[in-house]
Amino acid sequence: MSGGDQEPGRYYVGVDVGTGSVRAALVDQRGVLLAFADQPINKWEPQFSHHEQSSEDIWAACCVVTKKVVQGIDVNQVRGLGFDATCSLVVLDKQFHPLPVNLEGDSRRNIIMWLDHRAVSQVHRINETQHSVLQYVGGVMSVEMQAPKLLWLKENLRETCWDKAGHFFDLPDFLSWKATGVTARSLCSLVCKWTYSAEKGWDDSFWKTIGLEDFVADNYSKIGNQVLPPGASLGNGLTPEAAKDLGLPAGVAVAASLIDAHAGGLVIGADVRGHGLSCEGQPVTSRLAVICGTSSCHMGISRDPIFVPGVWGPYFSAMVPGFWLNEGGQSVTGKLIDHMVQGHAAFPELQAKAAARCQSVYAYLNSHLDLIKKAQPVGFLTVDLHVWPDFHGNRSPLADLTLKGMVTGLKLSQDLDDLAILYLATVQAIAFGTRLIIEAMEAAGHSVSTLFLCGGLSKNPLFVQMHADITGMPVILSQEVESVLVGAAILGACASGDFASVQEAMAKMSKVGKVVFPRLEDKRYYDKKYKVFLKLVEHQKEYAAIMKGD
Ligand SMILES: Nc1ncnc2c1ncn2[C@@H]1O[C@H](COP(=O)(O)OP(=O)(O)O)[C@@H](O)[C@H]1O
Ligand SMILES: O=C(CO)[C@H](O)[C@H](O)COP(=O)(O)O
Repeated sequence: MSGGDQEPGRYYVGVDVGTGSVRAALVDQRGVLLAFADQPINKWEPQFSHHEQSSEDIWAACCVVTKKVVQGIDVNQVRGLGFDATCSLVVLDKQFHPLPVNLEGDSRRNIIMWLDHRAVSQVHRINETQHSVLQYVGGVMSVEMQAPKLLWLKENLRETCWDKAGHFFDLPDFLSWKATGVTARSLCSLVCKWTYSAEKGWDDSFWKTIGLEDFVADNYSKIGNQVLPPGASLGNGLTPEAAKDLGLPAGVAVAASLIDAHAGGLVIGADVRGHGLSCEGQPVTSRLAVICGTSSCHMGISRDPIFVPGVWGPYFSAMVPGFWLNEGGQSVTGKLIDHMVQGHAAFPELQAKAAARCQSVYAYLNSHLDLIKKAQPVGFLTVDLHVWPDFHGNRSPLADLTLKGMVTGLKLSQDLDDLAILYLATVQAIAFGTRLIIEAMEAAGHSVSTLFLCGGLSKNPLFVQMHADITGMPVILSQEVESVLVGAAILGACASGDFASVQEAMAKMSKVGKVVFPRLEDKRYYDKKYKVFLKLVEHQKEYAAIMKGD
């Protein structure tokens, strides 16, 4: 059947593993979310910059949420299952048991998380090689990718981990293996995080040069020598064991997965007709998806490869088949906002007041800003308070993990007004970071006219409005708030055979919801603040140079 013909009672389950929680949704053929469940997951930070998780813990959470969303339906109507997840590194031994990625030898913690920055020395050495594969990650490999983390394991946990390891998975691929027993990797994870080329495969010389020749010797069996496009059906579908864990029938089609940002990125395929948007008459390449959770990822596609310094990619077919992808990013955005708000002296007062009104702290802060803004637009409250948001280094477009956060304009006050304005300045700084990434992408050949926002931060109206005002572009929100999950369900829908391609499923299942237009009358103000924003990083580099000198 083609997805054009809507058949009642055909469901797909999408599972999205974010940094802080696992979510699942039951989705129908029109992309309507019928049930949703979430569950927090454990994170460990045994040392500064070391971030670890447990694959068993994550799988258990996937099972809990999946069982919840299919409760009360005839599970035989579930036609496909799709996973997306953060691009964290999962390590298993030859019998597929977890291996410790830590000095304590705790094998429960067998995942080095994407935001882990332990492999700084390793990534410097990899970048010093100037190997040609680096052209396809914006010219500079990130410490958040898998090659430096693998090298760290070899150099630091030789006996307890490296020598015993049988399988290194990207988390999305671990989940599809756990569901099907098929170890094939998704093209998405291997291309974006592991230097695999959709056209040329693995590059032996890269692994030999960086000291991981072991992978070449065994024909890449530990990191993947069978590669499938996202959405392809894996093996015979759900194994009986996984089916029992998830509360679904054995044999349900399971898709080759996507990284979480890439599942969110499928929102750009929505049919935009009838919303008065400039992108209606333009190619899909004029749309930029920004997936905003713990981090933000900026996904832009093109027909031909575009090399953007400091922006990951170009990656062929890693998100939308047949298109090249560039991926800009900010390593901490939601995490930064939480950090600034929760670390402020007035946070306990904020919590108490928000709880009294049964509101989230962010809803309370947004209404508080509206109260104190007087006659001016809310954004003007930060005329003398500026933030540089790289508290965890800069992912794009400066690709400099040594950069730090900055705040200028602090006073002695520690009250709720002060907290609210600092929160606003932080949200604005994140939006200025997006503007900087878009400018870099446009300078290299992209032409962006419309933003599609999704992820947890897109539920914050202030965050959305600031992205519109500061970039000067309309921001589209999906009809389904949990649109990353619709992306995961699209994978399941493709694997089931109900849609012929990811493109067809995107067009049918991604839907435009609210459109937020920029307040163009505020442009002059934001242009001035952007000038200050750029000065901040220039000054930070000058300070570093002064301190390095004699
Ligand atoms: N309703 C909301 N209002 C404001 N911020 C929100 C809301 N929901 C989530 N967030 C923010 O979004 C971030 C988490 O987004 P999420 O997509 O769940 O992250 P992840 O996928 O990394 O687990 C957090 O920093 C949180 O503060
Ligand atoms: O690197 C990434 C995608 O390429 C993501 O930032 C990482 O996977 C974490 O995502 P999230 O902020 O949604 O938890």
